Amino acid sequence: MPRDHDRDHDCDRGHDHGRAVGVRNGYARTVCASIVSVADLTVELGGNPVLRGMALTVSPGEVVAVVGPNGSGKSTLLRCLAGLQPVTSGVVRVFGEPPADDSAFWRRVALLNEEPAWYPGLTAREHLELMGAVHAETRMTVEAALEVFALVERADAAPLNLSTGQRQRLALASTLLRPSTLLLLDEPERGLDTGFRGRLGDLLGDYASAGGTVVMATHDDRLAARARQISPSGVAA
Ligand SMILES: Nc1ncnc2c1ncn2[C@@H]1O[C@H](COP(=O)(O)OP(=O)(O)OP(=O)(O)O)[C@@H](O)[C@H]1O
Repeated sequence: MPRDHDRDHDCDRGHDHGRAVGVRNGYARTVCASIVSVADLTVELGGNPVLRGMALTVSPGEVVAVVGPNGSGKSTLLRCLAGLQPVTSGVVRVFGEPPADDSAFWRRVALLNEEPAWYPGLTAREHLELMGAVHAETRMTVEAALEVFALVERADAAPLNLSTGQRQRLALASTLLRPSTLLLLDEPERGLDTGFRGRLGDLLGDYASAGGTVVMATHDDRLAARARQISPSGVAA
């Protein structure tokens, strides 16, 4: 789980998005006023404007659902926040900095968009173990992740031998097992049954209650209803 200690250091002092909130152990604590800050964002793809002058601010501990019809720009926005989509104009800040596809950024940000590339020959459990092995601390143990994501009985199966929903649960387990303070999720409900979609809503609520921040694109009305809803134009939906 994200700890206060981590949050205290998620923003460097000296950036104007941070504010000192007190003194502890002789050091002024600074917390982010916003985790995500987008202003006047325009993205053109293939010569067509997909996002037009969008504004968005996301505070620590918020769950934000980007909602809208197919093709409205939800995935494009998430890709901008992940630093994977060059912007045409405007400003995108994540933790007070332009998102950069580098290790410092990905230590704090966990992204789930397309289906991950599964390693041939590794089981579901081994995929989670691999994720655990590359991070000094994880948010949960592999066994806990298998329990939470209802994969215990299929733990020794290769991902490609899982059902679509089971593979999505494995992808989510991987994303939520690793440490992060910002989750960027593109249609996390994809392939999940109704019961597990409700469970996912609980898990994202727990993540935010522990100080994490979630921005997701979703077509699931119930998942969206538990979040602050915005459209890719940036207005409340
Ligand atoms: N590489 C590209 N080149 C040109 N246009 C693109 C490209 N990628 C996406 N688009 C277009 O940009 C628009 C926004 O796409 P985007 O994937 O962000 O929509 P979305 O809201 O996530 O849709 P969905 O609900 O179907 O996932 C669409 O009209 C899409 O056709």
